[in-house]
Amino acid sequence: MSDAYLALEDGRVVEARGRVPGRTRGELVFTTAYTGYEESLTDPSYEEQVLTFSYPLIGNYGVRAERFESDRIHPRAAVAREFTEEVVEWLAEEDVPAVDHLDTRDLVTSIREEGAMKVGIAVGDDATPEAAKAELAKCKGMSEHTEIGAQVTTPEPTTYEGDGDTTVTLVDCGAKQSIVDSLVQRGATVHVLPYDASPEDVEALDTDILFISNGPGDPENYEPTHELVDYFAGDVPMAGICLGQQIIASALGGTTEKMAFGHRGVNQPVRDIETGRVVMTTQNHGYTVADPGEHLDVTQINVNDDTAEGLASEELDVITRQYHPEAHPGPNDTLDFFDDVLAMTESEGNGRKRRVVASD
Ligand SMILES: NC(=O)CC[C@H](N)C(=O)O
Repeated sequence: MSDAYLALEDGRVVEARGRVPGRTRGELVFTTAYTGYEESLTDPSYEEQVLTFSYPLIGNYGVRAERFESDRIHPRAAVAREFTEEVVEWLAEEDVPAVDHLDTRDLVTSIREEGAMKVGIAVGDDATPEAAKAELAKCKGMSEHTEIGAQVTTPEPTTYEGDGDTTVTLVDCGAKQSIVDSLVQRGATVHVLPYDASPEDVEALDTDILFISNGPGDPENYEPTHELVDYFAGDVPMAGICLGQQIIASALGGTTEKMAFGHRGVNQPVRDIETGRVVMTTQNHGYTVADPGEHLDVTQINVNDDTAEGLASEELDVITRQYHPEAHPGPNDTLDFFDDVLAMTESEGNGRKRRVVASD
């Protein structure tokens, strides 16, 4: 008799060892990162997902709060071949169901072949396959989480002072702390605003750069953030990371789509189209920009599948990345993105351009 069951959308029920009891459900995804489990588990972009680690041993260098990317664990459950006691204690403190001692290689292969799928999970002495299936039956698709921004955004505006002159407004759709840190380390003062901030809220800050953060779920479910982009495009230089790239593209006339199983890991190769340079990047996304629209050019692409990894508009002063230049976890190859973002304040017409994409 097992004490943990995962009911998969493809009809299978997988048995496991229960590490933290509970009942839950979410979109089953995997990351291939072999380090950085603290950063991944606290990355708000994993909200409403069940995170499977393809690397077999998770927890072998402990748990340290200084590596957290937010103030809580975001995946609804955690799955690995083997979790250490210390990670299990942390997951238990935060009431996040966890299972191990299952064939994660098989699980990952299924996701790769069939795509990200819903999963229902039951863990504990009274766990049954039926209980896991009941959770699965209640599981929503990712795009059905229409209020997901509200689940992860800052409850109130917060300012992080830098020692330079540039001010950045970071619209928090579930921002990783390392994005704030990367900007502050370069001298910027960062005003973090909720994802549904109004244009007036942004205007009151007299900001040099509008920055749209990473975040969970379907980019099309962030209507207030789309409106901000639409309102300021052409007036204020803009940057975005991951969900931020998707929202900016979509708000400026492009389209996004769901990928089969997405990119999650720390060794995704990306090529810069102009220079030909290839960098290793950290990624965590299940949607992608299908068409950048008429205002944006694709500047970087994923070497594996040609998806858009960087977008830009010289005319509107926009640069975005689909991957995570702030790393944490993963390689620091792409930190210079933040230098490029802050350099936009020096470009011609900064903050004084005519609005060229108006909603009215
Ligand atoms: N890391 C992110 O910002 C993720 C963006 C979006 N939720 C996706 O899955 O594509």
